[in-house]
Amino acid sequence: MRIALTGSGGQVGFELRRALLPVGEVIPLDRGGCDLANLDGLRAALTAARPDVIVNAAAYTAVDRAESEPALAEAINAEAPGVIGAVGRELGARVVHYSTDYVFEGTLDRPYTETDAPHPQSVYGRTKLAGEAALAATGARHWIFRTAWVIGARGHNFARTMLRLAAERDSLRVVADQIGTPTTAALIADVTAQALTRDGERPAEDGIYHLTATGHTSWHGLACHVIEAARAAGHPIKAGPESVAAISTEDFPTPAPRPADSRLATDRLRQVFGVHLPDWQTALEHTLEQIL
Ligand SMILES: NC(=O)C1=CN([C@@H]2O[C@H](COP(=O)(O)OP(=O)(O)OC[C@H]3O[C@@H](n4cnc5c(N)ncnc54)[C@H](OP(=O)(O)O)[C@@H]3O)[C@@H](O)[C@H]2O)C=CC1
Ligand SMILES: Cc1cn([C@H]2C[C@H](O)[C@@H](COP(=O)(O)OP(=O)(O)O[C@H]3O[C@@H](C)C(=O)[C@@H](O)[C@H]3O)O2)c(=O)[nH]c1=O
Ligand SMILES: [Mg+2]
Repeated sequence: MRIALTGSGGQVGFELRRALLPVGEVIPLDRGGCDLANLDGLRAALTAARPDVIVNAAAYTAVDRAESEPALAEAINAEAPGVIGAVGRELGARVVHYSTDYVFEGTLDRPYTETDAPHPQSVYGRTKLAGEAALAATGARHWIFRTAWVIGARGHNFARTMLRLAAERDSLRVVADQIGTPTTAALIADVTAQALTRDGERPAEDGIYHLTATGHTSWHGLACHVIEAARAAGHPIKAGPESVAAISTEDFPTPAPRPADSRLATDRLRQVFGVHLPDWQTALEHTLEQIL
């Protein structure tokens, strides 16, 4: 099986390069050889790779910057998935794509299922939702894994930001009224690999699957958790968990609004693919050991 992997240098893409090794031959595509903002180039690079599966781990993920760069976010997040789907359709390749909890408004007071209506509050969320629709409209065989609060050992993520700030500053302020489920890049990659492996036996239905760890916390809870782990590992920390103030969203204004409660219900994924989803703290242990 030939697997073309876009965004191979990102958090999830990096883990996929490991997790997909026993699934098939991975053809990593990075921005240099395959720029998602260049739709003709994207089509040519994917076609030349002759894939049986296309895994798209590339995206425009800078949530606040997207508010002032909507055209670029639109090209990468909304239009490119349509091109990827069109190539998948032509080649008969399955497309695996990732989306986000930020397609939701965050006001439901229970975990969102795949059939709940999305209502994005930001350019990032709106363009990611448009990308889901563009891919589905191509008629390619596809799975869209909606995930959340991704934490990889490298790359840009909230956990690493908190560790850096806690080493630099005496105190931190972190919002406590936005909740969701931290999910490691490794878990996302491993579930993707298991889904593709199982696909040969019993093809799973196309469509959207929510893919997060279980349990939930706030950004404040997550900050305290990773800072505590760093202290326990003997890291020089200036701001311990006791120095992380729990603040409200209105006290931390950002260009892009975030959902208040973006928990995702993962029953569909577990039923269809037979995967076990660990709680977020257990999944994070391994990634935190790598970071620390
Ligand atoms: N990060 C998160 O918290 C969450 C992410 N997701 C989704 O999961 C998926 C993976 O995200 P994650 O791994 O965290 O993202 P990262 O930001 O870590 O990685 C994104 C990758 O996309 C690449 N990329 C960006 N622009 C282009 C472009 N124009 N052409 C080619 N490649 C490009 C980046 O390349 P380069 O390194 O060169 O910039 C990078 O390799 C995405 O679909 C994202 O929307 C969903 C929920 C939460
Ligand atoms: C740095 C910082 C952030 N915050 C707040 C801002 C925001 O409300 C929240 C999260 O901040 P970040 O900007 O790090 O996280 P953000 O970029 O919003 O993370 C999101 O990324 C995209 C790609 C997704 O798809 C989402 O699932 C989610 O992971 O924490 C603080 O309260 N204090 C701080 O010191
Ligand atoms: Mg961010």
